[in-house]
Amino acid sequence: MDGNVTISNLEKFYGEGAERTKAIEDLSFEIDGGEFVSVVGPSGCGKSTLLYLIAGFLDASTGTISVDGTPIDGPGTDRGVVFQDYALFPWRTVFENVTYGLEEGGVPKDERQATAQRYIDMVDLDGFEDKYPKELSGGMKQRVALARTLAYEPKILLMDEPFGALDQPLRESLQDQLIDIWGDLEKTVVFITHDVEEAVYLSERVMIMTRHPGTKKMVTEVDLDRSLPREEIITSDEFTTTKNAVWKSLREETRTEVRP
Ligand SMILES: Nc1ncnc2c1ncn2[C@@H]1O[C@H](COP(=O)(O)OP(=O)(O)OP(=O)(O)O)[C@@H](O)[C@H]1O
Repeated sequence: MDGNVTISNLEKFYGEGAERTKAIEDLSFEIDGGEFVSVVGPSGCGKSTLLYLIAGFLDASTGTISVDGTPIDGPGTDRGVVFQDYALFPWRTVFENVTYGLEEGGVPKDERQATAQRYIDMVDLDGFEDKYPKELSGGMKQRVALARTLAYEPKILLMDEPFGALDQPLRESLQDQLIDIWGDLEKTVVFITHDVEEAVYLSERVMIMTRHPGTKKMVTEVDLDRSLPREEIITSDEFTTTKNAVWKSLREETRTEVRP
């Protein structure tokens, strides 16, 4: 399947001279096409930096990132980013936000309207097409942002703590919606989160990063049947065991004092 991401010996420095900081240290990692991978790590370990490097918003200092064998060279429509703060255009309606990327890509009007409607329906926002972002709740705004990104049909979805600003019930409903969409569209997803439970609930693999400068510490496989209801998943032994293993590994990176 398309959408393979290969990260090889990646390093990223910010700044120059005395201000120079190493944000990512010698990170290598392979993500298969269609796979859902979450990335967790202590604050400041370089999660967003990693995501923006894959997006092509930032250049690697050393190493490469390839998509389906081709090294990336800046942003491309094969990769779509969803941000925590939605980044919607306030002066455009829901419909106009979702058609934005298609207009930019020169897609003919009839086709972009049909495509936008398909993704608006997929995120359950039919009936809200003419609303402006300020008229929507946080969860609805994030669904618009997701539809806008899906509309130009990237192979890879890069999500930077997309549900971080939402309350728990809303977060859970968006998680379930994302799992359904991922199942239907078979996209590669790289999902940044602070929330261990969210990472384990959503992903096939979780990458835990070390503290600053960040690199791959541990990768955990998550073997859950996502067709089961949430209650059954989160009370299963596999979920609890995996969550505890990820939490423990993360905790080793975040605690400053080691108790006997
Ligand atoms: N534009 C920049 N200029 C200089 N340093 C930066 C810049 N952006 C990030 N950094 C530094 O790089 C490191 C990694 O930052 P990054 O935002 O990627 O971490 P993060 O894991 O996403 O953090 P958080 O979980 O708190 O959002 C941090 O030490 C940060 O201070």
